[in-house]
Amino acid sequence: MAPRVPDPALPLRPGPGSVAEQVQYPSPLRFNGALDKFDSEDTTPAIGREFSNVNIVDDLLNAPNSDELIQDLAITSTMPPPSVLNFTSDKFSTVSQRGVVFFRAQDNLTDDLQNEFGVADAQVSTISSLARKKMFRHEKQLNTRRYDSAQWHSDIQFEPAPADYTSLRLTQLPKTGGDTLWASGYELYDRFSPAYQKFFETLTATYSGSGFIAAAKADPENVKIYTEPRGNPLNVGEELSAVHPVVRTNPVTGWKSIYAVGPFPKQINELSPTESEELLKKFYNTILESHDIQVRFKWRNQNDIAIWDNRSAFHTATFDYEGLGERFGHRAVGIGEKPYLDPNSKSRAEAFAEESA
Ligand SMILES: O=C(O)CCC(=O)C(=O)O
Ligand SMILES: [Fe+2]
Repeated sequence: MAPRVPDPALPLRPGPGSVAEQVQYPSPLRFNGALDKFDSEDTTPAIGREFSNVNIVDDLLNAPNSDELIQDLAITSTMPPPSVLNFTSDKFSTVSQRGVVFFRAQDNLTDDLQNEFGVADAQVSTISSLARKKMFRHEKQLNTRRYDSAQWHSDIQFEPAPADYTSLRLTQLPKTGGDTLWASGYELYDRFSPAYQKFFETLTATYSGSGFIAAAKADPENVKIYTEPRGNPLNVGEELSAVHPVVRTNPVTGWKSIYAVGPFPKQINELSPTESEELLKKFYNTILESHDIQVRFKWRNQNDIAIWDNRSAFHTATFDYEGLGERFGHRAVGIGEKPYLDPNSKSRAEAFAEESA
């Protein structure tokens, strides 16, 4: 999704410290209001927005003000609704604010256009229920993986420059089932007390894609790790491991999100192994226990598409459609910036409190 961040075009603002040590952080983007003419519904107060009558190709990509529209859309995926949080929606932008946005039945959206629309420099890959069974068949034999549950995660966190936006379009749907769920990382951060929040901001975690390394080892013929640069010169080699902050700032909204959730964060570096495990569990369980920070999307039509911001939202698939037909989709994963915590950034709740003051 254009604009890319960090981007020389974005205004930078100085962080704390002496001039010599100063790190420049991106300033959040602002909505330009271009999307306001389209009908949309906030799926829940915390996360999600569905656009009912937008054709991505005709109304956004081929519109004369396409850049403006897409910039607003980028911001949207990160945001909560005015009605609940009492702010004016034209101040900020949509995917980054709402966490995830949905469009129905985009039948004229090709892979190339999905790529152009969703995420610049992205690779379109596929998700397939059949291929998944094949890839993890060794684990099934070992009975180490349950097939009916997926894990909450954010895409490719093990990369030094992990995903910003992912778009997923389903082209083949089971009769029912196979819903996808998203949860808000902004809201997860805001559920903790200021004392805990401050503590979390001192932490980093090691994020590792060891599951992929194990899958490649178990089946070297069919599963290979691509070791050339993967969308960014930082993302190379077969190590699939990176250190990122536990709390990161979304460059588009400027809001803080807890980021250490799911199978990739293995260890919080500043804590003992037991403490690390407990805290990672606490983050994960807070999502599980809080259905009000989640949204569940039912794929209804071929070419329904979801676009989300992996920096501030987590997602999980649902494997409940055995015997109900195959499920197939095209996904484009964009490579974002190296995660950072801007010490001057705000939580979403703080930003809204200030807006309404
Ligand atoms: O299949 C799904 O519902 C989600 C798959 C997923 O995690 C992804 O596309 O990144
Ligand atoms: Fe994913």
